[in-house]
Formats: sequence, structure tokens, C-alpha cells
Amino acid sequence: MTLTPLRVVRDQGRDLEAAERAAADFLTALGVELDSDSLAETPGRMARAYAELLSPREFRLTTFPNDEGYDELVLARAIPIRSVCEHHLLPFVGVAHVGYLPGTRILGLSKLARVVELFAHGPQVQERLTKQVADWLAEHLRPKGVGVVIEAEHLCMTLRGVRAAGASTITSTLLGELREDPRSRAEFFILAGLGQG
Ligand SMILES: Nc1nc2c(ncn2[C@@H]2O[C@H](COP(=O)(O)OP(=O)(O)OP(=O)(O)O)[C@@H](O)[C@H]2O)c(=O)[nH]1
Ligand SMILES: [Zn+2]
Repeated sequence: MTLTPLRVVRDQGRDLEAAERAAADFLTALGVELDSDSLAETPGRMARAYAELLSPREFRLTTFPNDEGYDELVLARAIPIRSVCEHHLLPFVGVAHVGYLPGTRILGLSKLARVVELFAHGPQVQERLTKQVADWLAEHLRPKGVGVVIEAEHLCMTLRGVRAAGASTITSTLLGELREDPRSRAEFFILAGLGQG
């Protein structure tokens, strides 16, 4: 078993009290009066909520030797994702399908979901999130191929602005054999539930 530390969580630079003061100023500037009992604690809640949404959680990557020589696709479907778009700091929520063709090592299954969660925490765009998950797995697991598909609803697009209710956005990154071999590529999309690829 190999334990690879992921990356150091950045707690430095976070000042919750300053964030709370700024949230109070922000809401006041928008005409929200904070002097009622129910709103008095809102700036603090807002600061803590954004701190939670924007901070990654550290985890250790657990890999095992591929002793059985398993050489078919391993795919985790419908991993829930929640992130915030870096343009409006509004949430986007949806699912990720993450798969790989094993090389000499296989991965603890929960780690596919943990990699998604790691990169989802922080101001993001869906394209970058998709690529970061794929690149990270390629670099740390050295598989023969990696595939990541994310389907998400962006609240900045459905609740406000253009208000395209129900619209979702699909992004994908394929690497290695999943990108180059049409049969593997098609199989990935079929197992991900996305048709013929
Ligand atoms: N490519 C990409 N765009 C995103 C993502 N999340 C939000 N956006 C878009 O970022 C863009 C920001 O555009 P701006 O014109 O600067 O902002 P805006 O005036 O609020 O735009 P509207 O949302 O159209 O009202 C919008 O088109 C959003 O839909 C994402 O994950 N990927
Ligand atoms: Zn947005």
C-alpha cells in the first residue's frame, strides 16, 4: 500500500472575523438591514459557509498493486459534486463519472470521489475542474487511461442572469488509451451512461 500525501490545505491567509465584517458591509451596502434577531448572525454564517465551500479537505491517496492484472475499465458513476463558479461565487451542482484503465496499481474506490471533492473546493470553472481531476489521476496513479465527465447545473445560469432553468453543462477530459482508442473511448461513455461516445 502506498500513501501519497495530497497537498497541504491552505489555512493560512484565512481570517473569519475579517470575512464576517466584510459580509456585514456587503449586505448593508446592498440594502439588507441586519438589526433583526434573525439576520444578526447572518454575516458570521455567510463567512463560515463560504470558508467551507472554498477550502479543500486533505486526504491520502491509497493505491494497491494490481496483482490480478485487472485490465478493464474501473468507473465510479454519479459521484455528487458541488462547487462554486469563480465568476459569481454561486454554486454549481451535479454529478461526475470518473474512470481509469489500470496500469500496475489500482486505487481505493472512495478516492475517485475524494479527488473530485478536493478540486471542487475553491472558485472553479467546470472545464478546469474536469481537467484537474483527470490530470491528477494520470499523474498519481499512472494508469493506461483516464476519463472524467462532469454534468452540472450552474445556479448563475439557472437562477439569475439568463435564467435557463433546467439547463445543465457537460464537460469531459479523456487521457491515454481512453482518448486514443475509439473502442475504449466508446466503452467509457457507454458505462458512464452517456450513449455511444
Ligand atoms: N466556461 C464557463 N463559464 C462559466 C462557468 N460558470 C459560469 N460561467 C459563465 O461565466 C460567464 C461570466 O460572464 P460575464 O458576462 O462576465 O458575467 P454576467 O454579466 O454575470 O453574465 P450573465 O451570466 O450572462 O448574466 C457567464 O457566461 C457564466 O455563464 C464555467 O464553469 N465555465
Ligand atoms: Zn457563475
